[in-house]
Amino acid sequence: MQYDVIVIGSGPGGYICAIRCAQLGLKTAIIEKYKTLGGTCLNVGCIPSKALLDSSEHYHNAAHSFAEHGIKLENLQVDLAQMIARKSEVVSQVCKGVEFLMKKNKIDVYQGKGSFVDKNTVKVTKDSGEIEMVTSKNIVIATGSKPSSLPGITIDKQRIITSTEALQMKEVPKHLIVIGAGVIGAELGSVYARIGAKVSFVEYASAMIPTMDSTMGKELQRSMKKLGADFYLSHKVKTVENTGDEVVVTAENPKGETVTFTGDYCLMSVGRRPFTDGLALENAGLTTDARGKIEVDEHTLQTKVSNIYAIGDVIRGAMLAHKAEEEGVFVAETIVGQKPHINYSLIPGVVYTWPEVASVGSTEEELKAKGVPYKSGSFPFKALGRARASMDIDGTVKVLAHKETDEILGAHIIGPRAADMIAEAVVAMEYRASAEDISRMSHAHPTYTEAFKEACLAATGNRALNA
Ligand SMILES: Cc1cc2nc3c(=O)[nH]c(=O)nc-3n(C[C@H](O)[C@H](O)[C@H](O)COP(=O)(O)OP(=O)(O)OC[C@H]3O[C@@H](n4cnc5c(N)ncnc54)[C@H](O)[C@@H]3O)c2cc1C
Ligand SMILES: NC(=O)c1ccc[n+]([C@@H]2O[C@H](COP(=O)([O-])OP(=O)(O)OC[C@H]3O[C@@H](n4cnc5c(N)ncnc54)[C@H](O)[C@@H]3O)[C@@H](O)[C@H]2O)c1
Repeated sequence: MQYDVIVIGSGPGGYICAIRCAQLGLKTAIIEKYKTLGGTCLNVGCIPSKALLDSSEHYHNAAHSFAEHGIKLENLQVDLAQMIARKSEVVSQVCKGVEFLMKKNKIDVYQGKGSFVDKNTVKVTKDSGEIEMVTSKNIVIATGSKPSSLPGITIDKQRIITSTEALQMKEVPKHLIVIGAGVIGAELGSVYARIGAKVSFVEYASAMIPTMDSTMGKELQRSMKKLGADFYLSHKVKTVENTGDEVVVTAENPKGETVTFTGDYCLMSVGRRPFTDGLALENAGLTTDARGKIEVDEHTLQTKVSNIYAIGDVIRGAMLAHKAEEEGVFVAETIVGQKPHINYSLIPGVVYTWPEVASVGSTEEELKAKGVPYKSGSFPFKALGRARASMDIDGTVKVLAHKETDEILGAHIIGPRAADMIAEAVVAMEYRASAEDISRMSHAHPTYTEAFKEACLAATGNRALNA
């Protein structure tokens, strides 16, 4: 079969790219090695983790705040098997949704592992061993990423696990040792801390979520401590061993001493690596860089072989579903000769803990390092009527604006519904709004978004109206 576009990989980058290609009139096929479509995000990433985050948060609230709301419960219990079953049902629904979208857009789906034969031909090897050849004018590599580990540490998927296994546990860990207090560690660590596990974070950096604005990490650590989590920051993990019923972790503490942690499970969440295994890139004249990423042209996302594009986790940049989606649309529109644009500096980052953390633009540390003159305005959720009503008073909004022009340069929110609130900052910054612009716009009362308005007001140097 001859196509205009073949997409390899059906994650949010790949399936969105295929849909946009089909919408633009291109004859399109998608190849996926797994039986279900949707990639990491739908199967073992964004969606299942959010399903468990929501279930565990409901339990936590039932146990800790319902009584104050005047709701009495007796015999409250965690039914982990049901939590996992509900998560699997959600995953199944969203994956079927992608299957439906492929049919609706008349995209041919090939189930099997794709590997290059040459720059226009891909061999699809099905699970049965059957082989099919497909050819295309353009090929988009959207093969995503896999969890990484540390040198000498083998993930056995029994006691030394990744996010994938943590999404299908058969028991609540007694003591979960989380290596890496980044996004996955924070999210899945909170799931199990909320439903009764002792959680210890062993993190190399001096703060959790270290790539975000430092205020966010400090506040998140404070709220995670309320869940009973322990933090071992500035600790370099050396070994992890499964001893049968236990897992033993050794790390070097800031004094250079070796410390040992014993738990029943160890979650390795030290980042993800681009996945290109089995693609036979060399047959198409392609290689990866030293970090395993496929190199692309910054302006077109073309690889060095001009009819082959790459998007999502397999290339440089944030490993985020919405970034992959933007790139999928970008490539489809580029192929038909349009001139699309992605504003990489305004891709928001969210951690779905509770309180949630959401960020867009520059951090305070980045502005300092670049010598950009800035001013900062903050507003705590505890001063907000809406937050008092819901008992969600932890967290703050921090707005960074240019000292002279007042343009908003960064927005960092930790608090209730921060994930949704950040969209206002993205729109404001895309239109290059000033902090004063936002502070003069009406925000419905009582809403959490008033905190963003108040933080903007504080950034302008005016006094907050509600604190
Ligand atoms: C636990 C977890 C939670 C996450 N939560 C979020 C979140 O809340 N928000 C967010 O933005 N991001 C989140 N992410 C990150 C997000 O999942 C990824 O950024 C996103 O899935 C990347 O999309 P992609 O299309 O590049 O690749 P992927 O989603 O990884 O999809 C790649 C697909 O390609 C297939 N494939 C690979 N090689 C071949 C081959 N040779 N032939 C055929 N098929 C192949 C794979 O099987 C896979 O289905 C999370 C990740 C994890 C692990
Ligand atoms: N909500 C979301 O958007 C979301 C959720 C989950 C995953 N993801 C994506 O998945 C990717 C992987 O997530 P992740 O949490 O594994 O990576 P991450 O990069 O967020 O965090 C990894 C953490 O491990 C630490 N670390 C590295 N080496 C270490 C060592 N030797 N000892 C101790 N700690 C060490 C790092 O300092 C860092 O804090 C991320 O890029 C993220 O964007 C996104």
